Amino acid sequence: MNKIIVIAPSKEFADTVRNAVGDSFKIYVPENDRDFSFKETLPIAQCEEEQGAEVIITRGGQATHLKEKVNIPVVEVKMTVLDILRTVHSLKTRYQRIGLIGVENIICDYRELGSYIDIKIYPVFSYEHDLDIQVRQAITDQVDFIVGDGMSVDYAKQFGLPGIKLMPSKASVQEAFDIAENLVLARFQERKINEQLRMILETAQDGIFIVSNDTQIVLANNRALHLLQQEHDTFINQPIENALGKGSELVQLIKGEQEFNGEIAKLHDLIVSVSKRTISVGQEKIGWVVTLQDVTQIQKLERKIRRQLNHTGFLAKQSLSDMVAIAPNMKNVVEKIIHFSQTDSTILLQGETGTGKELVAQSIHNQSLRKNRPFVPINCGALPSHLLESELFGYEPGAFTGANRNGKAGLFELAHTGTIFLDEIGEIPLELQSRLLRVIQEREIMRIGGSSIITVDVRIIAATHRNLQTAIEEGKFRDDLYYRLNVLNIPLPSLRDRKEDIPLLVDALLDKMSHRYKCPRPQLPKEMLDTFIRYSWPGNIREMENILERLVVLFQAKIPNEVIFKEVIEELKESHGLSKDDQDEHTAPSPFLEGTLKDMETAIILDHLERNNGNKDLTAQKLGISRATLWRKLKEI
Ligand SMILES: Nc1ncnc2c1ncn2[C@@H]1O[C@H](COP(=O)(O)OP(=O)(O)OP(=O)(O)O)[C@@H](O)[C@H]1O
Repeated sequence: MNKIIVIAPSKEFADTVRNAVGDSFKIYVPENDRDFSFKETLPIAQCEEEQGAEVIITRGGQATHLKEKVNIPVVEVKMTVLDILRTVHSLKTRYQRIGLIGVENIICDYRELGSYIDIKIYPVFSYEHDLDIQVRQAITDQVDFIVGDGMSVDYAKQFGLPGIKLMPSKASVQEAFDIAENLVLARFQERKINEQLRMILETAQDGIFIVSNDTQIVLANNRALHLLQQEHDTFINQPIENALGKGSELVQLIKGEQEFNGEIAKLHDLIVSVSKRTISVGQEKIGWVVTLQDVTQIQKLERKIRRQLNHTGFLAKQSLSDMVAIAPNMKNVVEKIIHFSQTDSTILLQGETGTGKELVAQSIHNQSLRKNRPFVPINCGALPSHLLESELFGYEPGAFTGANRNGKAGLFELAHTGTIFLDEIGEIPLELQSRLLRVIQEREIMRIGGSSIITVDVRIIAATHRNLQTAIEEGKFRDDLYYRLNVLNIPLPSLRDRKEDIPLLVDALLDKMSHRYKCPRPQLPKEMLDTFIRYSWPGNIREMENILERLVVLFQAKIPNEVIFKEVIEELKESHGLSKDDQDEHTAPSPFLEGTLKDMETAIILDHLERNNGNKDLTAQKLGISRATLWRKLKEI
């Protein structure tokens, strides 16, 4: 392919060019003695441009004409003053009155030239309008020989005026070729960079488009066109409001001056995450780049992972948002959950039965980077030693009588890349403790009856209601295992040590139960709440959950509410959980523990709002309820 082509307006020019640079390039030359007309050169130039020519070399009027008509650079072979002087000088002895005629870029610097040498000058600004006038003027001035560009000299000949066409020197031709070659190189570099950028744009997963300062769309990748359901030709160079619709959510979002990241917008039936960044050249802002990420896909993927985990049963269903925690000691627990979830260290949860150890373990998992991986719980106290061992570590085919003949993966293997929750770790038999210690140290297991080592990437959370220090002293628990498990530690307060949480817990658990049994929520009388607050809850939240479940079920039966309440209150009063002091009517109440459940809830919400300077998002987060629930509750106050 010819990247540089020459359009020689005349045969003489073609000869000059060949003389200067040889003929290893494509050159167009007029077939007869006449110079090329504009009508003849334009189709040549356009056709060459279409076929991939990158630079055209020509001269004079043709250069001026073609520069306006084609999109590729046109390099002009320039006449120098010296070229003109040399020609005029050689004619001086033979002719009396020499005239210089032609377009401005051929008879260069003609105004100054005329003051140094004795010649008449006839500038032609437009062949159509000036040429005839200037030739006639030369005849009137009794010019006897004319020097100039091809068209002008040809025209003058028709009036019997002899003349010679000005030809550039070799140096001028060579200079034009040098410029043309540099342009080809520069255009290649530019195309290379453009192509690299285009590939980046087109291989990006996100939709990307660029908007200019005057809100016109300048560029878009195919992904953006696809997400926006747009066609390239009707989208590019359009004002965004025309292309995307004036009131559209996306236009409202990107019209402002501010940059932003990850704002969510609805686009047809998709949900997209939109980001906007400013593009600047130096200090000058020239527009923005907008990126669109289809979150529908991410949500689908997340749902798929969740479904798969659900299928295996290894899914942590609960998270921080399920946890009521407004008592100061529970707030510390939440802080630890948030902080520890960002690490991979082993955690030991210690607390009485029913204090929420499993809820905490699930919350840590769901708060961590492993949240889309398995959460595998095992109650170490529920199985006899040999079964626990095969559950935890798995076995090879034929490892023992009664074993599955295909062998079985242990829970450590199934928890790979996720979290294993070893509940009731204090109950684990001594003979298994050393094996467990090795797994924790090496993160490697060997199946029962197996000989190969399996590496596992598992985060370990252990829990116990026992005092492990005492167990160590009694020789029932290995101290080295204890230290390995107790890297991070979360002691869970009993319910009697976090009474501020009781009203909200009752509220949340009644919601949960009435939802489970699809029935209306019972309203608890004040006396029952007072009893709940004074009761010592040896079974903690699980015990409360059971009592509230019983209430919700009994409410469905045809038994008067007062009878149900009385029965439960009596039961709690008789229970060893309600101490003599607790039963004393004069026990000093906490500021949050007065009035009805509603009053207590109101006091707690208002107290939190005040402590969070009225910030509702933060208040909802701290109270462990959604923003919508907080709004509802505030409206009811
Ligand atoms: N802070 C809390 N807010 C709301 N619900 C809670 C809270 N803590 C525990 N629960 C609920 O109480 C019940 C018992 O919690 P969980 O099973 O986590 O306790 P646990 O300490 O693991 O009990 P156990 O020692 O008996 O295994 C669960 O239904 C749990 O959702």
